[in-house]
Order: sequence, then structure tokens, then C-alpha cells
Amino acid sequence: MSETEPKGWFARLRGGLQRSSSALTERIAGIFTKRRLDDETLEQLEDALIISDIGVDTSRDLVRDLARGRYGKELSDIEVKEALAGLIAGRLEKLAEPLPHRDQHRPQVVLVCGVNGTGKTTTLGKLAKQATEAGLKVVLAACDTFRAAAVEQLQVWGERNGVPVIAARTGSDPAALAYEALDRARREGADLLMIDTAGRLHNKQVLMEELKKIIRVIKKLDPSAPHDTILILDATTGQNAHSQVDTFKTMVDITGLIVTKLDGTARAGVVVAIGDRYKLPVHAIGIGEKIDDLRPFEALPFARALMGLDRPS
Ligand SMILES: Nc1nc2c(ncn2[C@@H]2O[C@H](COP(=O)(O)OP(=O)(O)OP(=O)(O)O)[C@@H](O)[C@H]2O)c(=O)[nH]1
Repeated sequence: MSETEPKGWFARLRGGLQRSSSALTERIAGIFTKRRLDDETLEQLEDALIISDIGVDTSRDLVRDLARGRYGKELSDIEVKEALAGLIAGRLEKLAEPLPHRDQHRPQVVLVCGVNGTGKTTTLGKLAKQATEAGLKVVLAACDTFRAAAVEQLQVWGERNGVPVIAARTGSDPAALAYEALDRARREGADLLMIDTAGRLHNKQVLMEELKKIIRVIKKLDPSAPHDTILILDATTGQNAHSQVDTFKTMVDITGLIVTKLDGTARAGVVVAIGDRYKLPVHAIGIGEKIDDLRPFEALPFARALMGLDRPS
């Protein structure tokens, strides 16, 4: 981790992942009380990883890689956790990619999608605030015009933080609003336009048409937009997050993920499974409701926190 990290981020990350790490490490400790790495312990370890939402294929690969050069040896649970953290970090390293700032596009258009309640609106607010603090001029578009509360939530947040929020009456056309927002962001010379969208999955056809229309319409002003299409996933949904990625991938071209609510769940392992399966960049993770609780995803600190280990040196 870099020296510029706010002090205590790793401690907070570890605290946030506490439920996930203690469930997982208790299982590992139960298997490895000075026991040989043999077929039986490897099978038990694979089960422990699967139960921790790390995914069937990834768990199998991790156990295979762990056995390489260690098979038949006596290992303590700490040695197993250290080795697994390294292997997990190695798999996720390439995917840890902060949301890119594309200054060749002005404004850079970021479309945010995801099921209702995953933390879309709050995440958007946090990202906007961080971008504003980094000196960027940000405009937000509240295109979840279906849910009045979502629009109000974003408006209140925008007022509090001095970020303009383009909103319309409930029920109005989200695509028209997205167009208006991009037009205004261009005229005002904004660096970043972030578009919040609806997430009511119970009517997939309507949602898909709505998302496609938003994209079609903003392309009329900027054929290269949206430059990023981010799916927000809620870690507490565990394996359900996989079907959310599958569903949204059929609707839009997802370019990256943000995983929220890693605190208060024992299912943080799902980040490993999703990263491994979809190979989509993970831009950030959320470990709480405060603005500083959303941070760029970093593979090694995450993997070590998941294993309940100390911060990387
Ligand atoms: N504990 C925790 N809570 C979070 C995190 N991210 C968001 N939340 C909370 O999750 C709840 C839902 O967040 P919203 O941003 O309203 O979710 P949304 O996806 O926009 O939902 P709609 O507005 O219904 O579309 C809020 O109470 C947030 O404060 C996180 O990382 N950790």
C-alpha cells in the first residue's frame, strides 16, 4: 500500500472484512492444526473456500496451486493463510484498476447500473465527491426517474456537496434526461458526468430497453460515450451477484465493477469468485456508509484482510 493512504485504511478494511475472514480462517484453522497437506486436508480446504463464496472453480484452482511444491508437507494454518493470500492476490492483481480518468473525453461519461439497493446512489455520491476533491468538475444525472426517493436522495446529496444534479419529475423519460445532462455537462465544461440509472430487475425487458435507450441517446452527442459502464454489486447477496453480472452483461457492455457492503457480511469471498470468473476490472470496494469507506480495490491488502492477516509490508 502506498504511503499516501489515509492512516488506518487497512485496519478499517480488515475490520470490515472481519465476518468474512473469521468464518474462513476458523475453518482453515480447524483443518490445519499441524496437519499434512494431503488429499483429505486439501478436500476439506476446498470445501471451506467454497462455503466462503470463493466459487467452485476458483477454490479448486487455489487448492491445486497451494499443493504445488507443498504436497505432503506439514503446514500450520498461518502458513496456509499466507500462501492462499498470495495466490488470491496474484489472481486479482490484474483486475485491480481504479476508475480511469479519461481526460481525452470531456466530459468522461460514466453510466452506473445495478439492482436497487446495491448502493448505486451512495456509491455514485462517494465517487463524485472524491472526483470533486481531486479537482474535477462533476455533474450527476438522476436517471432513476422511476423512484422519486432515488432522485431526491441524489439531489439532497448534490446540494450538500456542491455538485450539480440534473433531475426531472418522477416518471419522465430517463433517456431524455441523460441527453439533457450530457448537453449541460458539455456546455459547462464538466470533466465528468455520472449517470445513475434504475435497477428494477423484476421487469428485465423494460430495464434493458431503458438502458439501451439512454446509451443510444447520449451517443447522439458523443458517439464514444459512455466511456465507462459500471455495475454495482452488493456483496451481501453472495452467489446472487453472479446472476446480476450475467443479467446486466446481456443488457449493456459492462466495463468494470464496484462491490459494496463488504462490511457486515461473511461473503466477501464473492469478490474473488466474480473477479476470477468475469475478468472485469474491480474499480473500488465499499466497506461502510461514509465517504472514505469507498476506496480503490487493491488485490494484496484485500486478500490479506480476507485471510485475517496483517497489512502487507
Ligand atoms: N454497510 C454498508 N452500507 C452501504 C455501503 N454502500 C451503500 N450502503 C448503504 O446501502 C443502502 C442502499 O444504498 P443506495 O445507494 O440507496 O442503493 P441504490 O442501489 O441506489 O438503491 P436505489 O436508490 O433503490 O436504486 C444505503 O443505506 C447505503 O448507505 C457499504 O459499502 N457498506
